[in-house]
Amino acid sequence: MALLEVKNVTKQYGHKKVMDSVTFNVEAGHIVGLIGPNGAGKSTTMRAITGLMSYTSGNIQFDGQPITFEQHTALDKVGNLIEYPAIYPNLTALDHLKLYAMDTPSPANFDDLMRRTQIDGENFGKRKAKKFSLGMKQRLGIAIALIRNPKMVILDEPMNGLDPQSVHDLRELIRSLADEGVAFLISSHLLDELQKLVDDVVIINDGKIIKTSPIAAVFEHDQVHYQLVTNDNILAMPILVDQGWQVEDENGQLLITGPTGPQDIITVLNQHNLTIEGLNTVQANLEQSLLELLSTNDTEGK
Ligand SMILES: Nc1ncnc2c1ncn2[C@@H]1O[C@H](COP(=O)(O)OP(=O)(O)OP(=O)(O)O)[C@@H](O)[C@H]1O
Repeated sequence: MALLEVKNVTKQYGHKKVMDSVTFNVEAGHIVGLIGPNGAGKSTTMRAITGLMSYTSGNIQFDGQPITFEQHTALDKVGNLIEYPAIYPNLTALDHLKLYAMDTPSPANFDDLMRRTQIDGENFGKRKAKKFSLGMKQRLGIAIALIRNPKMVILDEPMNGLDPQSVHDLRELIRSLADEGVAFLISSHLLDELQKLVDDVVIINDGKIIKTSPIAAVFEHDQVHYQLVTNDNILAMPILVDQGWQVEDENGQLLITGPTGPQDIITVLNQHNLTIEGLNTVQANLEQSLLELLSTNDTEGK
């Protein structure tokens, strides 16, 4: 049984279904990205899972126990950071951890938590929260989400307001916790960052799940592209086309999609005495794949 099971959950506001039979699982130790355009239903889904909101039908189970607006003992083992954390300006980071740990019989070790979330680094532990930057508040929010040694953590846009180094550190923290068995459900608009982190994706659009799959499978139908510049692109183009590659001229660079790898491109150009001035692989990109999926979905829906 998966750690989190969301089955046919529908949430209706009046006649509008903002969650329409939403179904997906999160396994222990997996990092799952919940992605979709603005207004797709990501926050609503996270709010339903964390018992913050009632839902119209369907069911949600965590660790075999139901989660509803009224019933959420199972949530003792779920940490979350949804929107902004409740932070009190006159308390220090350490005060916050003590406060949030008050009703927890065996909270995480505060020093360990502050070290892992890098709150201790510049003595933030002793500084009042009113002096914190947005990034610092975000780190404190994540530390609070971890205070109960959760089995799963739900993070809505956790990278907002963080500088690139902090995003990198957060990624490392999430990965190390996942290696210890903690599951994560994360939404983010920073798809490049999410792509580096998640094991699985759940793609939602207009309240409906349009894909759930391992991240690698999102790219499996994407062909690899190469960007090429030669000393004579006009000559190179038909030579490559003859060999079965699709070639487009994009502002002086040839964008190549084809049956075989770069070694064959190099060989055939060498045979024609063409000089390669640049050859790069264009990585598969979650943002592009998401846009393609959404456009296919739109067409199918019509
Ligand atoms: N209280 C509410 N009453 C009516 N409609 C609502 C309410 N809360 C959310 N919605 C609608 O539900 C839909 C989903 O909103 P939600 O905030 O879950 O989307 P999201 O995917 O998190 O978007 P974003 O990326 O912009 O945060 C939107 O159309 C929103 O307008």
